Amino acid sequence: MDGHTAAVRVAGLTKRYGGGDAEVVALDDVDVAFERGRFTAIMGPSGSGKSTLVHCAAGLDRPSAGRVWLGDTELTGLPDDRLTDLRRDRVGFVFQSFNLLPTLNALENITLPLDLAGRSPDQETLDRVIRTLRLADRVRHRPSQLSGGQQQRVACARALVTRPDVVFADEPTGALDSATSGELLRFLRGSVDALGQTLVMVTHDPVAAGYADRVVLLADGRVVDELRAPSPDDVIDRMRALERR
Ligand SMILES: Nc1ncnc2c1ncn2[C@@H]1O[C@H](COP(=O)(O)OP(=O)(O)OP(=O)(O)O)[C@@H](O)[C@H]1O
Repeated sequence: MDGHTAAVRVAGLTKRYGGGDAEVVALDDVDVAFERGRFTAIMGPSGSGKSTLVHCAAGLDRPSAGRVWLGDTELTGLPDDRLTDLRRDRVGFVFQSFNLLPTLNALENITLPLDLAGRSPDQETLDRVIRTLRLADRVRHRPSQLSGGQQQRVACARALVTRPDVVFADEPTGALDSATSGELLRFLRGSVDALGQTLVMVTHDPVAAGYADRVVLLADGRVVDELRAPSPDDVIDRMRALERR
């Protein structure tokens, strides 16, 4: 794929932890591009480097070697303050633990990244995100007054409302039951189809990966395979093959 059509691209990405005998190579010379306006899932056995890949691609962590681009902007080598601004302005995050601020209500949590950036919300985008995620009657509630599924929808709304170049979701359905998880995945899929959002999601769940346009499979810190528009059964077959390696 032409690098310019990628929302995010990494080349030769290597991440080592520790040193000497204790050295762990979490990522080993990874080349991958995440297409704009597409939903990509990252899967692989435990310890295969999924979270490390997302953290390096999102500028949350620095690689030991290799390069990372967000659109045409190279992240590698940027000073910390530029990286922080860039993450705030152009990247959205959703984590397994919803990471909402308990003292703020849902609406305040959703608009927090905009407030921090000194930007006022684009009312149309805000309304659309809130409507799409079916949060309109919950915006004055605090996180403790919301169910897990509702809290994760607030976290998704917070990630989407800045219209970031890319949303990285690390196990977003990990703490949800299967019905709530299905609902959240339909919203995430909807954000790609209706808003043209680029989405990259780490998951262990083949059903969740079945919502993606493409699944990138990691093993031992390397990209070993990929699937286009897979069914959950396709994903299960490939994951079994990987775990037998
Ligand atoms: N801060 C760290 N210090 C040392 N080793 C680390 C650190 N973070 C990750 N690792 C190691 O790097 C490797 C890749 O970890 P990573 O968390 O990226 O894998 P993962 O595929 O996301 O795993 P899981 O599915 O279990 O969350 C593992 O061997 C892990 O132990």
